[in-house]
Amino acid sequence: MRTAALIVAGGEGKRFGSPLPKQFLKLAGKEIFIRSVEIFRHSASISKIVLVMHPNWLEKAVKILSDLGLKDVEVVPGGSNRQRSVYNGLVALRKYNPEVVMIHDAARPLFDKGQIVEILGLIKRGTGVVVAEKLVDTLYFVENNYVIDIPDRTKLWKAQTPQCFIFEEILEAHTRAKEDSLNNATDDASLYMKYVGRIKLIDSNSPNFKITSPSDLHLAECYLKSVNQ
Ligand SMILES: Nc1ccn([C@@H]2O[C@H](COP(=O)(O)OP(=O)(O)OP(=O)(O)O)[C@@H](O)[C@H]2O)c(=O)n1
Ligand SMILES: C[C@](O)(CO)[C@H](O)COP(=O)(O)O
Repeated sequence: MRTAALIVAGGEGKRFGSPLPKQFLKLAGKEIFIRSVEIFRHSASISKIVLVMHPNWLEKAVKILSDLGLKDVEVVPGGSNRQRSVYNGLVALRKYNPEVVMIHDAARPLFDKGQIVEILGLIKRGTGVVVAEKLVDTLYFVENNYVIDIPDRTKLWKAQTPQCFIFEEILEAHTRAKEDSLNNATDDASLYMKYVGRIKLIDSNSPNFKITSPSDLHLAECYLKSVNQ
């Protein structure tokens, strides 16, 4: 199946607290967003990559990609939140007519590209595939710092990315959400479930945490050192 990667890097990294958005910070010598691009660039299953970048740093990203010989990665401006950035990327991808799209946070540079083939084997109309992680902690529902309920954690996973779909289906979901003024979805699976179909999870088989704070970057550095990357 003709498959595209849509990598979202349109945020400002406010929680990280760096003057430069976190996706430009180096992880073991390479920008975080470059590492995420290269996951898909080095996969024979991916025929096109679109990178959605914060408008203020779009030119900087294009220069970095060009200097690395990654000129075939199309860079488009992001929106005011992740959902809008994904929509911008989907619209840009339409001209390439992909059958499948893998939507990935640039802030998750540790994803194991070896799972791409596994994911594509599960994709079908009416079923999206999301990489996630089983919970190992107990979770609390909280109000005013008091625990009001404790859900059964065997039924809870932590959503990650890539989130993968039949391209026309996820474009329909995002388009209908925009028409319904539903603009605050924190992931793509939620829109897909609302408008299209169901989501199958696969367990991430390597650390695939999102780099959100400085300690996450330190953890990622330690992990890559431990596996000599
Ligand atoms: N308007 C936005 C906001 C986020 N993202 C992307 O969505 C991914 C997950 O978002 P998050 O980790 O929250 O990144 P930021 O929004 O940059 O972080 P913060 O909320 O701390 O500002 C990141 O790769 C981020 O670049 C995006 O493409 N467009
Ligand atoms: C898409 C996501 O990474 C799944 O866990 C997460 O929802 C992104 O949230 P963020 O606040 O945009 O980082």
